[in-house]
Amino acid sequence: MSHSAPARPLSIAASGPLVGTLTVPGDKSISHRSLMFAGLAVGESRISGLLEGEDVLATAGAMRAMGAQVERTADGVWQVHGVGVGGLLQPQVALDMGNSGTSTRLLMGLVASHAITATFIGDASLSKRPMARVTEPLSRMGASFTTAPGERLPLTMRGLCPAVPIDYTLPVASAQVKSAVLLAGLNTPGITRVIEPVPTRDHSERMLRGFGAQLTVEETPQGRMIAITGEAELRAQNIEVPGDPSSAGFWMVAASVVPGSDVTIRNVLMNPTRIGLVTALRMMGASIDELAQRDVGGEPVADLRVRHAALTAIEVPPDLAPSMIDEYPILFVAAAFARGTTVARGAHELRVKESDRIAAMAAALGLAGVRVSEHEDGLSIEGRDGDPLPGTRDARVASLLDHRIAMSMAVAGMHARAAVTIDDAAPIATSYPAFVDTARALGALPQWMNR
Ligand SMILES: O=C(O)C1=C[C@@H](OP(=O)(O)O)[C@@H](O)[C@H](O)C1
Ligand SMILES: C=C(OP(=O)(O)O)C(=O)O
Repeated sequence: MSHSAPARPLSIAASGPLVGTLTVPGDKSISHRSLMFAGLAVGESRISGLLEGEDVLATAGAMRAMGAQVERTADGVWQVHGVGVGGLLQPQVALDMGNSGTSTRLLMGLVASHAITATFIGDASLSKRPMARVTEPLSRMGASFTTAPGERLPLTMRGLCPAVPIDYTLPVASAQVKSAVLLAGLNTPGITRVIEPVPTRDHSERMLRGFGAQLTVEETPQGRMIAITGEAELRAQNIEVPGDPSSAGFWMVAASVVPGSDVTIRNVLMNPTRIGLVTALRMMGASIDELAQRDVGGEPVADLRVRHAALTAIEVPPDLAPSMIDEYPILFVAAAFARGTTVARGAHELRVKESDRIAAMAAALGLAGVRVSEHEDGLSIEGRDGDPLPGTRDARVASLLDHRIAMSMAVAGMHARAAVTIDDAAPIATSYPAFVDTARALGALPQWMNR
């Protein structure tokens, strides 16, 4: 599952308007959590619409290695027979997390309050990402760690049972850190509390409640306080995973920037902690209509109709960062076609994703002919007022094992004079295996190239 696989260059050039109706794969955050919570519940859960990307498959493999029965019964339909909270078994092999930060950090939370030892390994990208943000609170709860230098993978941890409940204020706006502590709290006697000064995606809270955990959320002067009562019992659930707004973001921007486009994206999760990109694009003048608003499994969902529109540069409000953190690369592409200079600051976290997304996008857009200046916490991008990008000509964008860089630059190619070529688009399979097929169905012409 790791990207030691051969590189797959992809080239894409303008091909006219994008038109059609599409569905995006299941939300990645909810897919990971569905497998983890179902794997800890008593009884058999059924999950439909699961994202079958490499990241989520890494979570499935790890839950299996720790005793849960996890089976795929049809396309996107999975059955999970859980071990019960406290029932995780000692894995007999190292847990291969591939490229997935969410799998790694959330599963570390689960292991922390079980009396088992687990080794986490990952690909070259994941092995560079910081884990101190989770080893620090989980150590306070009693877990112990041996890590590669700089608190990185490979990492071996020993959980403690019973673990010690803590009150923890997040030092960084991270749903992964919040979730790791709450998941450790599931099997910890007493009440574990997390305070988040800045709200981050709340799927763990919503779903844990749905599975029957005693979990409260309260607004305090310090921020949102989430309290979970430990030695919880989770009950099996039927889960319908809504479409991933992060994956939908590529089509929102593609349809906005390619002249003549008119695209409807069905069944998109519209959780307020996830739709910062929709807010930012609307500020830029995008035409995004929300149709058929409804509720799916306790989450708001809508179909989005997006039509081409002239975009105007904005100063991106830094407080949108947590609700569009994974969408900055594609927002930067939208900015490249806007009128005026877009400035995005306050997004330091982009430096520690699958790649350094600030540096990666500065380099990629620069190579494709866009004038960009890099800040420590963001980018300024001179928009081309609707003109196509020059393209990368004989050069190739470095995707740096980062699916979002590869997909964002593929979208940039859909309105470029010469092709945009990406050195390796294989990482797209971590979160959106059908991306290239969907691009073709909408009328784009992505081409796999020989190395
Ligand atoms: O909790 C989650 O499912 C995620 C949280 C975010 O990470 P951080 O918590 O590191 O911001 C996001 O970037 C990631 O894709 C998924
Ligand atoms: C940051 C991401 O994922 P993860 O942290 O799970 O690797 C992402 O999907 O953009």
